[in-house]
Amino acid sequence: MQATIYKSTGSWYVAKSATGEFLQARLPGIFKIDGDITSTNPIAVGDEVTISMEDGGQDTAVITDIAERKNYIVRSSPQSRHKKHIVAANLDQAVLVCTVREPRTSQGFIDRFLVTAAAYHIPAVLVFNKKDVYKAKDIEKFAHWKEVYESIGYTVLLTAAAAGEGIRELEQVLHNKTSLLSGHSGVGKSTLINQVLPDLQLKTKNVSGWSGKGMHTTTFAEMFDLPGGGRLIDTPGLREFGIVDIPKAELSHYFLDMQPYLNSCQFNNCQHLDEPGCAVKEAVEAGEIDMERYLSYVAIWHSIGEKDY
Ligand SMILES: Nc1nc2c(ncn2[C@@H]2O[C@H](COP(=O)(O)OP(=O)(O)OP(=O)(O)O)[C@@H](O)[C@H]2O)c(=O)[nH]1
Ligand SMILES: [Zn+2]
Repeated sequence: MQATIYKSTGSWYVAKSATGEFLQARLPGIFKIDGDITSTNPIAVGDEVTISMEDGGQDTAVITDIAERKNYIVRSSPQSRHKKHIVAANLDQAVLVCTVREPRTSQGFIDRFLVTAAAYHIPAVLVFNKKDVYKAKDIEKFAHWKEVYESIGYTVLLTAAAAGEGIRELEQVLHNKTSLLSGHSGVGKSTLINQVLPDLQLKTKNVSGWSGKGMHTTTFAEMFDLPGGGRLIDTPGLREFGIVDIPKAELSHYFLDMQPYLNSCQFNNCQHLDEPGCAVKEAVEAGEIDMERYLSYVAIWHSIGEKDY
């Protein structure tokens, strides 16, 4: 029987069968996966699998096969630096919840997320939450980021999840799609989910008096059906989002604002750093590429292969 994975803890899974039933599923002791993914979790949320009912079991199933993934997002495994952790598979879009304040999401983090999504050909959406606490300077910052990212082609929304503002627009963006929701701990993911899935009261935690670090209230990735159609995947608070598998030399391909210039550099292996005749740097100087985006590029470029995120 075909089923979709809605929850993955690494040792057991929740699968929704083609007939709409939720079942607890496990992997048999020996489970072979095609391909070369060395991952700490062979099956991830969003995976399409084949299951068979366990002998004698009423509502427990064994996963016997996994369908080829349309795409997936990975990060370095929290347990092992050399392994990957598949965050979710078969996505239509990746939504990053960010905040300009309490806590401020760094542009470097946003850009690493966007690079990763681009590398896996997953459209990305930025949702800036906690609008209600933004001061004039923060609104300016948001307006700048909105202009920069929309001009690249990303969808940018502004919400005040706790007050229910901007939720209609978010629902429209999520409609009939499978969306991965991520973001740092404390940006308001659970609060947003509670707005679009009112039946499901996720625990939110109070981070008033925010001092940088928060406890994770969400531990495992989980997928939910949206009432109007579509699915939403909630992930554990991601403090880090790894760029895995992207060679340094290819990084600029995933900066979508750099793409139009890449063939115009003097050297065809130009890394857009100190090389003469670099069309990307000329575009930055001409204000056609945002300077902070370029600085993110340089920072990410230097970090690849030298340290794990
Ligand atoms: N001022 C303000 N606070 C908000 C808003 N949305 C959420 N919060 C608060 O921010 C804190 C964190 O919200 P959560 O929804 O738990 O954040 P989260 O992203 O799910 O956090 P993790 O589960 O740790 O990943 C809570 O105290 C919320 O009440 C908002 O729009 N404005
Ligand atoms: Zn160049």
